[in-house]
Amino acid sequence: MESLLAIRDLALEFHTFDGVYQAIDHVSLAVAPGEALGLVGETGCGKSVLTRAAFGLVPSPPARISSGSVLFEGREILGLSPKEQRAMRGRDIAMIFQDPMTFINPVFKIGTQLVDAICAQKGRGFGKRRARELALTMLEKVQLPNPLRQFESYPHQLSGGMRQRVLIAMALAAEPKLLIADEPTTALDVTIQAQILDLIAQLVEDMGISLIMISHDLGVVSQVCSRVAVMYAGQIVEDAPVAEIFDDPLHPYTRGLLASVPHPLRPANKLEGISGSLPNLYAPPPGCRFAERCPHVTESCLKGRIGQKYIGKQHKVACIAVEDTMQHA
Ligand SMILES: Nc1ncnc2c1ncn2[C@@H]1O[C@H](COP(=O)(O)OP(=O)(O)OP(=O)(O)O)[C@@H](O)[C@H]1O
Repeated sequence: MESLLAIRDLALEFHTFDGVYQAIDHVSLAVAPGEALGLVGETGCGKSVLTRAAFGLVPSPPARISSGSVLFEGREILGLSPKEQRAMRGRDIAMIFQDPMTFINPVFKIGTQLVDAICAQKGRGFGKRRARELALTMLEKVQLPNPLRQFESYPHQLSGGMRQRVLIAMALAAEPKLLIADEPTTALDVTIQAQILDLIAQLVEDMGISLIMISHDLGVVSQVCSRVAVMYAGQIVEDAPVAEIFDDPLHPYTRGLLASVPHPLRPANKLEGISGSLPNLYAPPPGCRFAERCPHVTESCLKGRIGQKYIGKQHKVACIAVEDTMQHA
């Protein structure tokens, strides 16, 4: 199937006073129409920068895209003017973030903001009355209790979970083809988090929207996504269906992440985690970027760039040790 989004060999660096920070290192990633992909990795590994850069949302300078291509429905995005990129984002791509208040204005009623956002959608030509109908429909779709009352509420009168539902309503009212959800539940308590994840999963499926769910938590993406790409220090180190990531994780970093997912039978203070920290990306190591923290490191891991290889039909991994084990199995 042709990809909705195909990021190919994307490299991005930040030019700062301290030097050139190599944030994204030749990443390739594709999302099919209707597919829900989880992008996972610890804080600072480049998840947000990757998705934002793909849609022209990382300010340049300080950022510079030094190579790569980003195709959306087969059309190159990186070559578009900022105006064309804006138009495409407004039409086809919606984003939700950890803190809904970044996007919801505290001084206007929820209904007013939804109606204005719908009226501003280019090419749809909604008048105020139709926009109001759609806004109320969307508030019902996101299962906000008593939508008519919430329509007249101010943001501070809503709980965090309700505000996140409003933001989802706003994002999906435009009927985008792709939703990017960047840690949308991190700020919420566990019960509300599960409800919002269920809601996102159900809405993207019903509406046939593709999803990129960004999270540091494999447990979170496994509730919503069918595929996971694991990111480490600006590279995708493993990319596979969710079930394979959980049943047969291959990259040592993925295994470490899995060991960090809380389990009801393992006390919280016994999380295994991964010791060490991300490498310095002002001067990245020449070989595998995970080598310094890897329990299986060998001499050959330190030598050259480690590319991704297909290990199964839909399972890719960037690790020499895994390749060797497979070859000798
Ligand atoms: N404008 C910028 N200038 C310089 N460095 C930046 C800039 N924006 C991001 N970075 C760096 O790029 C790296 C990747 O950041 P990014 O926000 O994508 O990480 P992340 O994986 O999404 O983490 P988090 O989960 O904390 O958001 C970080 O080290 C960050 O400091």
